[in-house]
Amino acid sequence: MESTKPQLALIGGGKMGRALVQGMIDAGFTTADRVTVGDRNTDSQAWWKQNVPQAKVTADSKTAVEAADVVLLAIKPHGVPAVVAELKRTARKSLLISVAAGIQLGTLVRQFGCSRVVRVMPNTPSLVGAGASAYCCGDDVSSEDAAYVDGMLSSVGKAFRVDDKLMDAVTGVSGSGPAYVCMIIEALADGGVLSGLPRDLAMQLATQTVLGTATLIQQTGSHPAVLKDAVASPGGTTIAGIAALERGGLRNTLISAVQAAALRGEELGKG
Ligand SMILES: NC(=O)C1=CN([C@@H]2O[C@H](COP(=O)(O)OP(=O)(O)OC[C@H]3O[C@@H](n4cnc5c(N)ncnc54)[C@H](O)[C@@H]3O)[C@@H](O)[C@H]2O)C=CC1
Ligand SMILES: O=C(O)[C@@H]1CCC=N1
Repeated sequence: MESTKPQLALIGGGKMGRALVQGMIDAGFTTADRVTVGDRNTDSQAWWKQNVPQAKVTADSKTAVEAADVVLLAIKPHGVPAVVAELKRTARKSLLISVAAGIQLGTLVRQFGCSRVVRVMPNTPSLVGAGASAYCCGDDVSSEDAAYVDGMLSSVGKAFRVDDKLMDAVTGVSGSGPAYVCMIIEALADGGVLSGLPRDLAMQLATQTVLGTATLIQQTGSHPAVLKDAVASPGGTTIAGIAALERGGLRNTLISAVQAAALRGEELGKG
């Protein structure tokens, strides 16, 4: 990679593409004038023109990748084969990155016909610099390329290099995880409203509690079970709540949710 800020082509400027690239721009990892977005949807094009006016926007993905050092594919998994077939001749000179759930590294390498390919599983908190991403690299990805990808993902959160065989499990935990956490926050707030709190206050308390607890775990390095026990007094309020959670199967349900998402990722990879 010659420049510290290479030309980036984002193919598919939807929810995940926006979260990643907007996050990267906000973090100063790249600048909007080095970004070209290729998206065939006019609403998506309009969003980029309005929100990131310095980025180039085009309906023609081939044009978008022509001058790109890095091509970031953020289209739905089922659309990947057709888009790769369309772009592979033009894009083969570039570092190729896919965030599509389920599409294995080996499949991407076969479809592109080259191994300078990185498979990434990011998540939407990347938009606010709090993402959790994992990535795996094809055989022709240089250490410089890998450092670029690690830097890109680290600019919007935490990045972990893993083996491709772990990527569907990663998808189940952190790729899909923001949806589960949103449901947990929503349900905590609903419980607050049921118990008499105004909605806005309940939502703020629930959100801050999830954020604060996650920060506490990260900053102290304590096991969650230890921090849980520290909240639960004998005969107190928390153990009454915990007993209700165990009756409802919270932990088993979350374990099953992660496994279901990981299995769905495997299915998507089979086409
Ligand atoms: N949404 C999420 O939280 C996450 C999504 N992903 C992956 O990111 C990818 C994109 O997902 P989302 O952003 O949620 O979907 P999305 O539907 O919001 O965005 C996809 C974008 O691709 C565009 N597009 C479709 N076909 C195209 C083509 N042939 N050429 C150019 N643009 C085209 C669409 O117009 C749309 O703007 C998926 O593969 C998904 O598995 C990965 C991690 C998390
Ligand atoms: O639901 C999906 O398929 C995507 C992949 C990971 C998160 N959202």
